[in-house]
Amino acid sequence: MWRVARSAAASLRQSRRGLSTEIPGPCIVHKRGADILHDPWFNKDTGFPLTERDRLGLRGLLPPRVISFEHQYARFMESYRSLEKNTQGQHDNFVSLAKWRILNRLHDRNETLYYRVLIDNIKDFAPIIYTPTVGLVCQNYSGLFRRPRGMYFSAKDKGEMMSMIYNWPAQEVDMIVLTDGSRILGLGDLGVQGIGIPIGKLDMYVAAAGINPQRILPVMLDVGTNNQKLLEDRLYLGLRQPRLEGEEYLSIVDEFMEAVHARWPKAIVQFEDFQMKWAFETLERYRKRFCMFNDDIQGTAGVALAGLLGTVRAQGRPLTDFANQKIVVVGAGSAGLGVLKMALQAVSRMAGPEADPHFFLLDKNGLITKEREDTDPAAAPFAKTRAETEELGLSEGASLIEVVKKVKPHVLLGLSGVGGIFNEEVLKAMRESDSTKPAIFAMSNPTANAECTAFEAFKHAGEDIVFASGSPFADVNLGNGKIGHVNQANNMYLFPGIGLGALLSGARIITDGMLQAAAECLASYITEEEIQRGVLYPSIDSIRDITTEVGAAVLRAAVVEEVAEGHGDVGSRELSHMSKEETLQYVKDNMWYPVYSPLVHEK
Ligand SMILES: NC(=O)C1=CN([C@@H]2O[C@H](COP(=O)(O)OP(=O)(O)OC[C@H]3O[C@@H](n4cnc5c(N)ncnc54)[C@H](O)[C@@H]3O)[C@@H](O)[C@H]2O)C=CC1
Ligand SMILES: CC(=O)C(=O)O
Ligand SMILES: [Mg+2]
Repeated sequence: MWRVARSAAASLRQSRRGLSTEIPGPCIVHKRGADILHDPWFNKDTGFPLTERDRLGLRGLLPPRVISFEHQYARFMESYRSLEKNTQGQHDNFVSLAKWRILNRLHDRNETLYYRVLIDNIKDFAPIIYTPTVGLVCQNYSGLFRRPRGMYFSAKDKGEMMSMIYNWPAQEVDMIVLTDGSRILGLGDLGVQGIGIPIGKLDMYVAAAGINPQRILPVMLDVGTNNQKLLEDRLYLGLRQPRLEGEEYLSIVDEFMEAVHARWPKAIVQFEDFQMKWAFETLERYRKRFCMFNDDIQGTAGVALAGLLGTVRAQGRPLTDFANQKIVVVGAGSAGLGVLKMALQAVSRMAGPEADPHFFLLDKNGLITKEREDTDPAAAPFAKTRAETEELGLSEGASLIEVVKKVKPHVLLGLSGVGGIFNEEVLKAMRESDSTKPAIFAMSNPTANAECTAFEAFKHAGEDIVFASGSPFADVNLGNGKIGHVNQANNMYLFPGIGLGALLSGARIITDGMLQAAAECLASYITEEEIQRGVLYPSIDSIRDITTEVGAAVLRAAVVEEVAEGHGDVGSRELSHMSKEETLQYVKDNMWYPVYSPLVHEK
C-alpha cells in the first residue's frame, strides 16, 4: 500500500494544489472490490468513477450514481451543521462527543474526505479532534471504542516488538507519536485510553504539515496504570496492573525504539504526555541516538518563548529587553521546566552567559528556593537563593498570591494542570504588574484545567493585558466596541513544523538549534499591527502556512548544524545549496494534500 513513486515532487505538487485542471498522480493498490471500500486510505465511497469501478471490481457494490468529491464534501458539512443545530442547548460534553463521533466515523471510512474537511475547517474542527474534546474522548475511550487505530505495545509484548512492528500494514512510516498515557493533558494517568492523544496529534500533522496519512503511526505503550478507577473498571481495555517502574519500564521503551528504528530508520518519534520523570529521562536517553523529541518539553517551550517575545514587543520594548522581564511560572513539570530552560537559553544569547534572568518558579508546594531539600535537578537552576527571596520579602514555599504581589511580574504563566488557580485575587494583583501590558498565559489543558478563563483574566486583571490559553476560548467583548483578543498558546503551532523539517532534512537527530529556529520563526510571523491588538500567535486558519515556514526554518537549521542527511532523492548537498526560497518551495512541494488519486490495481 504505497503511493506510486513516479516523479514524486511533481505529483505531490499537483495533489497538494488539488486543481481540477491537473490530474493527480496514480496510487497503487494491492486489493480489489469490497476490500477497497473497507479501506479508508483508498475508499472514495460514491466517488469512484465508473471506469475505476470496472478496473477494481467495484461495479455493483455501490449505488450507480457517481457523486463528485465537492458534492460529498458539501453533504458531510450539511450533516455536521444539522448536528450542530439539532444539539443546540444540550450539555457541552454531549455536543462535543457527538461532533467527535461524526468526524471519527468519516475518519474510519474515507480518509481523503476526512482530511479535506479537517484542513478547510481547521478552526472549527481542531477543538474536536484536538484539545479540549480529545481529553473527553480519552476519558471515555472504553465506551467509545469501535475500531482500533494505531499500534498498542504492552508490557506483555516484551521480546516480541521487533517482529510486532512488521504487523503495521504500511511499508513506510514517517511520523510516530508515542505516549504511555501517564499524564494525559491535565487529566492525569489514563493508561491505554491515552491513545487518543497520539491520534489527535497526528491528525494535526496531516492537516498542518501535510504528512501523508498513510505514513503516520499513533502508538500506545501500555505499561499498566496507577489509576485505581481504571484498574477497577471492567470495561477498561488496557493492562490491569500497576505501571512498570525503573529498569523494567525503560527496557520496554528501549525495545520499542529499537524496533521502530530497525524497520523505519528515518521515522521521527514524538514523545507525548509522559509523566515528568520519564519525559526528561527518555529525552536525554534517546535524543542523541534517534530522531526524536518531547513535545511537552520542547514544542511547548518554543511556542511559549515565541509568545513571551511577543509580549515584550507589545510593551513597545526591544526584544533584548526579554532579559529584564519578570516571569512567574506556575507548574514545575515537564512543560514548565521546558519553557524556563528555553527562556534561559534565549536570555543567555541576548545578554550573555552571565545574565541573571528574573524567573520565579512555583510548584504545588509554592515558590521553589535553594532551601528546598528534594528539588528535582531540572528545577534546581531556577530555584531562588535566600538573598533573592529576602530582598523581595519572600521565603521558601511562598504562595502564588504572595509571589505575584511582591514580584509584580510582567508575565504570569501557568502550566500546572490546575483549573482556576489564577483566581480573582491573583488576577487582580496582576493589575499592579510592572508591565504596561501584563501577560497572562493559562496554558494548561483541557479547558477545565486552564488556570483561568479568558473572561476572568480580562475582568479581573484589566483590559490592558495580553492573554493566551492552551485550549481555545472565544474573544472577550470588553464593551465600547473593544475586544479582548484570545491567543491559543499551544504546541500545535510548532510540533508539526518540527516534525516536517526534521523529516524533509533527513535529520539524524533533533538539535536545540533546530528547536530554536522553530521558535524564532513563529515569533517573527506576527506583524507590529497585530502585536498592538494583543495578537501573539497567528490564527489557526493559517496553520498550514505557519507549518510550512517553521518546517523550512527547522530544515535550514538542520543543514547548518550538519545533521541533515537528505530525504528521498534529495541529498544533503542539494539541501545545503538551496536558497531560503527554494527550501520553502521544497517543503511546500512535499506536503500531502487530500484529493482522490486514480487507483491502479497491482497484485
Ligand atoms: N499549552 C500547551 O501547549 C501545553 C500545555 N500543557 C499542559 O500543562 C499542564 C502540565 O503539564 P506537565 O508539565 O507535563 O505536567 P506535570 O505533571 O509534569 O507538572 C505539573 C506541575 O504543576 C505543579 N502543580 C500542581 N498543583 C499546583 C498548584 N496548586 N500550584 C502550583 N503548581 C502546581 C506540580 O507540582 C508540577 O510541578 C497540563 O495541563 C498540560 O495539559 C502541557 C504541554 C503543552
Ligand atoms: C498541548 C499538549 O501537548 C498538552 O496539553 O499536553
Ligand atoms: Mg502534550
